Amino acid sequence: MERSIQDIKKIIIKVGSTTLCDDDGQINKEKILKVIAQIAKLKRAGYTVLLVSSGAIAAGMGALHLDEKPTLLPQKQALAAIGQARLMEIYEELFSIFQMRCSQILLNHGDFDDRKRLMHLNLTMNALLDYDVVPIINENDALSVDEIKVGDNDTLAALLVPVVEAELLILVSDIDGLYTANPHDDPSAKLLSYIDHLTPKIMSYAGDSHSTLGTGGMATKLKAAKMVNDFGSHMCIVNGSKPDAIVNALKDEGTWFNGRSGRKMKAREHWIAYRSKPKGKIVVDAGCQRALMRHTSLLPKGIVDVEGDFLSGAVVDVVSQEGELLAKGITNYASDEVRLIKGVNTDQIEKILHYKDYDTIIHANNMVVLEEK
Ligand SMILES: Nc1ncnc2c1ncn2[C@@H]1O[C@H](COP(=O)(O)OP(=O)(O)O)[C@@H](O)[C@H]1O
Ligand SMILES: N[C@@H](CCC(=O)OP(=O)(O)O)C(=O)O
Repeated sequence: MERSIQDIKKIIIKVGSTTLCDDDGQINKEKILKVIAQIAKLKRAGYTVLLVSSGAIAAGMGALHLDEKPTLLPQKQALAAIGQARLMEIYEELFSIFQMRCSQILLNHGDFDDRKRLMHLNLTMNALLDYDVVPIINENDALSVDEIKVGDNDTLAALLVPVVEAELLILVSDIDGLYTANPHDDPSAKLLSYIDHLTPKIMSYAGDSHSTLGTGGMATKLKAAKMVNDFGSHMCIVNGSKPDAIVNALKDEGTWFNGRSGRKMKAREHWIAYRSKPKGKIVVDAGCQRALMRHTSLLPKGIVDVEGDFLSGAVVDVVSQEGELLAKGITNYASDEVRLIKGVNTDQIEKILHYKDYDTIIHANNMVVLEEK
């Protein structure tokens, strides 16, 4: 199938640790230079480019001459703090060879969850791009703990796509693209060059990383593809060790995930579905579940339980009684209020609460049904 590249202006390139390092985990400047040379080519061809770069922990390991990634969080965070500075020093030096300037942005999930911080992120990114400076983004690993971290840079790069309205995300890895199984385990696995639509079958091809450096393997890359395609943008996985693979993503290199057949969510829907962090759960019965699939609003009648404490205006998960995630949405009522009115008809809300600001718990316009069943 033909790759539709006509509308592509802004490209996010994500390079994994395996692409930036030798097999022994040491940062390899030659490899980084090859990536930057391709960024220069793309910029000369008129594309706007942003870079999401892993490698901070690997660079920190190199600095301290460690052979193995530590398992404990504070050690990993310390290595990221040491390595991130070294990584940026290398980028500064190598970007200047091509008369390009770069900058550092470190992010956590909280920066995407909070709409005000998200707005500032967008403004800063635009200002950097106006100055013709390439933003280099990584997770703020030194300060990231469970509640606020993204966890891997495939996801971080995908979260950035709607923020900067990139039309293409290129994931640069140590493998030619998506195979029907992990080729390190199954030599008969076949490379797929074009994915028109991400089906559960294709999602099932993803296995773990075989390297101790990489985070997430193919699973995080396919989840990233889903997020990117649902925004209507394209994604491509290429092998960083092949000459000009990044530039050739626009031709025939690697695996292309077509964004034209995705759900084309609006920025707000995409924020609800992927970038916001749910503050609680609303459990619904089977009848309500069927109604939600027809994109109706969530009414108190179908609610059987509420988990967590949240205020009105929070994003919450809507789950079935079996625990399956059905939808995410912005709730009109706080958790304590929903507990009082769950299971009742809408006309009883006022009697129970002594006020009624809304008929719906979540209005259909503020809800994203995650998968069509
Ligand atoms: N179906 C698959 N196709 C290709 N690679 C796969 C598949 N399943 C698992 N993998 C693994 O994913 C690895 C790439 O992910 P990862 O090691 O996290 O690299 P990166 O540092 O680029 O993020 C491959 O080297 C391979 O071992
Ligand atoms: N933020 C971490 C890398 C996390 C990550 O996703 O790594 P990778 O799978 O190599 O892209 C770092 O800079 O070491």
